[in-house]
Formats: sequence, structure tokens, C-alpha cells
Amino acid sequence: MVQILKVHGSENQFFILDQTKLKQQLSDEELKQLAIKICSPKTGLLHGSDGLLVVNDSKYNDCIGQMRVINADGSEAKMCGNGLRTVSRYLSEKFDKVEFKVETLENNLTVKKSQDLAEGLPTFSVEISPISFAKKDLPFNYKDKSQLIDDEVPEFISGQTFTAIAVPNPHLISFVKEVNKADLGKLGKLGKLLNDPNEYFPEGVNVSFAKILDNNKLFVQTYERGVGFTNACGTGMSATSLAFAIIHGDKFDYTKNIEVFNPGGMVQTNIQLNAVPEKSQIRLIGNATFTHKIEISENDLHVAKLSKVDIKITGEEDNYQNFVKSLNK
Ligand SMILES: N[C@@H](CCC[C@H](N)C(=O)O)C(=O)O
Repeated sequence: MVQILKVHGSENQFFILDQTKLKQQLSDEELKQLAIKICSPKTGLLHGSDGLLVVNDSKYNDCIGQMRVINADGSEAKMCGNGLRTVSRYLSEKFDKVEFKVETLENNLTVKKSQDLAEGLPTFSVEISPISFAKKDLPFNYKDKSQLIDDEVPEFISGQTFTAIAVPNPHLISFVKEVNKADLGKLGKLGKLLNDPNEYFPEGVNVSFAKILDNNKLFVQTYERGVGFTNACGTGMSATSLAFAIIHGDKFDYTKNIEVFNPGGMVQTNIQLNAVPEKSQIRLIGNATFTHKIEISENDLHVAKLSKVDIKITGEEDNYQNFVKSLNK
């Protein structure tokens, strides 16, 4: 039997599969089929999840592991901020280390155990990088624009402005006055438009609406590529924090972390803004909660058969819910 974990960062839900524990690794097609089955609220375990995080050995000497991110629809993403915190905790406990590097598809990222945000809430801080605004890195096509920074794009939504940032997965951010039901309707419509085959973002994009609550205090809701609405998107909140620091500098205090509220809770971001925005540094700090331990046979994993599993609750979710109750929104 093999153990997989159900985990979350700000209620952005994942399963973690450590392939180093398997006799034979799953092929890419098997990983895709497993993600589609296990993440679905209908066919999956524990009401499904937003993605499958795959841990492998790293090919780099200075990294203690590799993380791959498979979205709920089976597509692979270059990065996942909330997911990286949970994988960091997993690797931290596996190798008894508090600061190390993790290989991701495009970059080797520094991660570290942080001071817990609340009692019983394991907290990790992860580097979000590289950053790019370039049309080729998102990629996007819009008129003759080489980048989008606080630009009006009436073809998306009139009266709103948009910023596109790759970290390195693609994000489109719009600051709005409110995130009410009507705004969520607009976000869902735009998210779907830009993730179905379309002329603007040929590889799709994660779309976030952000409300500025106060100085260094944001609320962010994301429609994720490969998933749909999620409780939180770590790279989305990171890219939004950078956009906030650039566009709304009067409300940004660089000496303090930014509090980013989301439908699943709250994380912090730390932005070290550089005169060359691509050279800025972003860290994402938040919970890494393990909610369930699941035993499954290796053969069943290979064929995405989920009918014979043994599930144990860890009890950590109570601590997370206490943290959410304590938040001062
Ligand atoms: N939820 C993640 C992002 C996961 C990948 C994303 N859906 C994409 O396709 O880029 C996060 O916390 O960053």
C-alpha cells in the first residue's frame, strides 16, 4: 500500500503523491488520468480537489525534491504557490530540514518553514519566481501590446483595467471596487472565455479580481486555468500583490508584508520591488495543512481505481478553521 495525502493551502485543495515511494512511477498519461479522476467532485476522493501535486526526486544536487502540478482537468501547470507550501512541508518532514530548495518546472525555488500564522498551523514561506510581463512568456496577443500593465481591454470587460504577469504560470489581474455576485459573474465569464480556445491567451490564463481593503490589505478571488473558481490561488495572490505594489504604490508599505484575504482564508506576501519590475522578489507565506492520509494500492494508482482506499482524518482542519474565525477582515 502507498500513502497519499489530502492537503490544502488557504483551502486550495490538493492530493500529494510521492512517486519516490512507488516501485514504478506513473507515466504522464497515468498521472493525467489519476488527476482527472481523483480531483473530480463526482468521481474523486473526499469531494475532489483542485489539483494533484506530484513529488519526484530532483535532478539537481541543491534541491531535495521536485514538484509537478497537474490541474484538475489533467493539464500541467508550471507552478502552484499554495501547493508548493504543502509540498515544502511534506519534504521538510521527510528530510527533517527547515530551509531548502525545490525543483519546479521552470525554476528551483527556495522554501522555508516560517513562524506559524496561528496555533497548530504549520506555515511555510516560498519563493515565487521568475517574474515576467513579456507577451511571449504569458503568452498573450492584444493589438500591438508587448505587455499589459493597468491597461484597458474593453474586449474583456469595459471600464476595468488589466495587468498580465507570468510567475511563471500566467495571470491576468484586475483591481475592482467590489467583488460581489455580479462581479463574480463577470469573472466567471471572462475566465471561461480566456480558457476556452481564444485569440488573446492561447494557453489560457488564471484570472483574478482584487479589491484593495486597506494599505497592504487585499482580497483576491481567482478563476483558475484548468480548474475554475478556487478558494485561493497562491501564484495569483503573489502576482496580484506585485501588481498592487506597482500600480497602487501609495497604498503599499514595502517594510511590511501584505495580507491577502481570499474565500478560503488569508496568506501573506512579501514584495521587494525593484526598479526593473521583473527583478522584484516575491515570497508567499501561509498555511500548509494536511487534512487526510489515504492508503491505496500502487496498482490501483496506475489505473486510477479509487474504490478500495483507507482514509484517516488528521484533525488539523480544526486548527485551520479556528485560524479563519480569528481573522480580522
Ligand atoms: N492554485 C495554484 C495554481 C495552479 C496552477 C494554475 N491553475 C495554472 O494552470 O497555472 C496556486 O496556488 O498557485
